[in-house]
Amino acid sequence: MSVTSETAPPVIEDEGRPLRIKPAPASIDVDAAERAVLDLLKALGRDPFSPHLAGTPRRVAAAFAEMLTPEPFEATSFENDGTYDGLVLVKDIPLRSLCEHHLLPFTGVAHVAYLPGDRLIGLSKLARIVEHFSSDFQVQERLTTQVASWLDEHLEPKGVGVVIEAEHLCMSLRGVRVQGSRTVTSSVKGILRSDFRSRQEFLDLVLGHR
Ligand SMILES: Nc1nc2c(ncn2[C@@H]2O[C@H](COP(=O)(O)OP(=O)(O)OP(=O)(O)O)[C@@H](O)[C@H]2O)c(=O)[nH]1
Ligand SMILES: [Zn+2]
Repeated sequence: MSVTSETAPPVIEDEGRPLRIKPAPASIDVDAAERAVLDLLKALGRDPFSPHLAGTPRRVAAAFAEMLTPEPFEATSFENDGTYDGLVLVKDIPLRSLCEHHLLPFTGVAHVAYLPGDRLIGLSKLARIVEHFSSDFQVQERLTTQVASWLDEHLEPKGVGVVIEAEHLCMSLRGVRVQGSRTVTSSVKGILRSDFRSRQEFLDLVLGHR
C-alpha cells in the first residue's frame, strides 16, 4: 500500500483568495517501512513473529506514515479594512513533531503572532501551519523558522513572531535523561525584529503573566 504524503513546503497561488496551499506530493511506501520495522525488531534481538509483536511492524509503519502526512488546508485570508493595527497572537497551539536525530517525538506548544498588513488570516490557519511543518522529521529551530518564514512570505504582514516550547523525548527517555526540561526557540521578522518595543510586546504577551 502506498500513501501519498504531502510534506513539501506549500506553494501559494498568487491570485488565490483564499490563499490555496498546494503541497507537492511525496510518497511514503508503507509496505517497505513495514519490512524495515520487521528487520529492526530482528536486529534488536526480538522475534517479530511472536504473538506479542504480530502486527507491530505494520502498526509502526502506519503510525509514521500518519505522523509524517500533514493535513491539506486552505490558508483563508481576508482583507484588513485598516481598523485593526495590533498584534494577532494565537497562544498555546499544541505541537507534536519528530526529532530528526532519534526519530522520537518532541511535544509542546507554539505561539504564533503577526502584525497585520493588508490582509488578515483565519486564526485556525496559524495552528494548521504549525501542524503542516511539524509533520516531518525536524529540529525545533528549523520548525520555528519555517512557520515564521511561511507567514512572512505568504501573508506579507508587517511583522511575525513565533515561539515554540517543547520537551524532547530524546532528552528525557534516553541519553542525558532530563525529564521536564523545555526547549524554547523563537523567530521574529519585520517590525517585531527591527523594533525593540514591538518585539518586547510580543514576548511579554507570550511569556509574561504565566
Ligand atoms: N539543536 C537541536 N538539537 C536537538 C534537537 N532534537 C534533538 N537534538 C539534539 O541532537 C543532539 C544529537 O547529538 P549526538 O551527540 O549526535 O547524538 P547522541 O549521542 O544521541 O546525543 P545525546 O542525546 O547527548 O546522547 C543531541 O544533543 C540532542 O539533544 C533539536 O530540535 N534541536
Ligand atoms: Zn532526538
